Amino acid sequence: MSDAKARRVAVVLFNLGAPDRPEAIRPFLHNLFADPAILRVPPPIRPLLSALITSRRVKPATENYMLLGGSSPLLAQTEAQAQALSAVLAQRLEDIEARCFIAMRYWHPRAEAVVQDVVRWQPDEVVLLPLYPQYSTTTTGSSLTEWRAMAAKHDLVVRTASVCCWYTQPGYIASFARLLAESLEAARMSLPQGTKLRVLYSAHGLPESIVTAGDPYQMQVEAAAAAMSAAIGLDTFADTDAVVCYQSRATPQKWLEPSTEQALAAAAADRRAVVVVPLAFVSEHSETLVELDIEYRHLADRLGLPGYVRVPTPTLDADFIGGLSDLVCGMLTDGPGVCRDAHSTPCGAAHRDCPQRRRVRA
Ligand SMILES: C=CC1=C(C)c2cc3[nH]c(cc4nc(cc5[nH]c(cc1n2)c(C)c5CCC(=O)O)C(CCC(=O)O)=C4C)c(C)c3C=C
Ligand SMILES: [Fe+2]
Ligand SMILES: [Fe+2]
Repeated sequence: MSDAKARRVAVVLFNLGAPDRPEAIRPFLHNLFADPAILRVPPPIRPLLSALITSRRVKPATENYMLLGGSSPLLAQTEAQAQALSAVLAQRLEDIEARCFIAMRYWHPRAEAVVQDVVRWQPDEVVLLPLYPQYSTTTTGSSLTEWRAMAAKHDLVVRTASVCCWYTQPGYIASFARLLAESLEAARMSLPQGTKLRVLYSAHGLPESIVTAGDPYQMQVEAAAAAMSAAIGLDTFADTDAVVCYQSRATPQKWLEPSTEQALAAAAADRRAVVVVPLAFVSEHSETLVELDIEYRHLADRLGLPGYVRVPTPTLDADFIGGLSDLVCGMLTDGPGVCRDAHSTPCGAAHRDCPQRRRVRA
């Protein structure tokens, strides 16, 4: 007897992409700074400015990636997440065969090749799931724009639903909240009694001008931080407060503040140990393993902070992967209806182009 499932759903997981070997660092950075969603300058000057910024970034980026053995673990981590999500979906969906694909924005596997893999697999529908909890035009927006262009180019004409943002998705919040609570507990056990603590919700930054132009990312970062604080009952701890800050400044413009460096200096002045939550990242890569675990830890030492603990990203945590499966199921034509509204909180009036408001595209 055949066990073929009635319907095929392709789930496409999006992330930034990263160099897989030292020689890939320059072309990866070139792809990133050539993206008009990232570098918002008039077209005539983009190639020149992009080449200039890429050249300046190659050396520090190479130093960072060499600390990780010359490449980023981002793709391997995303592959493991895809496998875990496939396993959960296989259990949850009786008549649907769900297959996960990965599309990276600035390094392989790139959207053009992945669209063709999806076309060959002949799905009945496609669910696009960016692995960015908070929507930004620079990340989710850019990935979905590229996907749509490639889908049109290669005739992927099938019902496609996009998850926009999921910054208060219960599995994501529960997972980070538990990891945060464990880290707070470990910090309290290891530090001298009476040491005050500060939770630093450290998100990847953005140029301020992009937020002013209507990007909802900062609002969503703040809402996610508030949801995590509420989940652990932070306001009931007399010895702990919380601050949102922004890391990874990568261009000369003014970026969102306070920067994570500024927040560390403020914590030092207030004699507080910090517990850092990388809430905009859901797996490990250069921004967590190098910037948070090496650079900012050294800075914290130099500043004389009483303690520095970094909360791990959810990666394969069961609550988190379960949350991703809820998002997928919520987008299916006649799914189990576990999470019908992935947009559990509105993404902001400024987010006019929210794909979730137009869930289904022919
Ligand atoms: C989580 C959301 C992210 C936003 C928003 C974002 C915006 C953004 N990024 C750059 C420039 C760089 N980002 C780099 C690495 C990087 N960025 C994100 C995520 C967001 N970026 C991730 C997950 C990673 C890690 C990739 C990896 O190493 O695995 C880099 C490369 C590393 C480095 O040189 O520091 C650059 C450059 C800009 C300019 C920007 C918004 C305008
Ligand atoms: Fe980035
Ligand atoms: Fe949205």
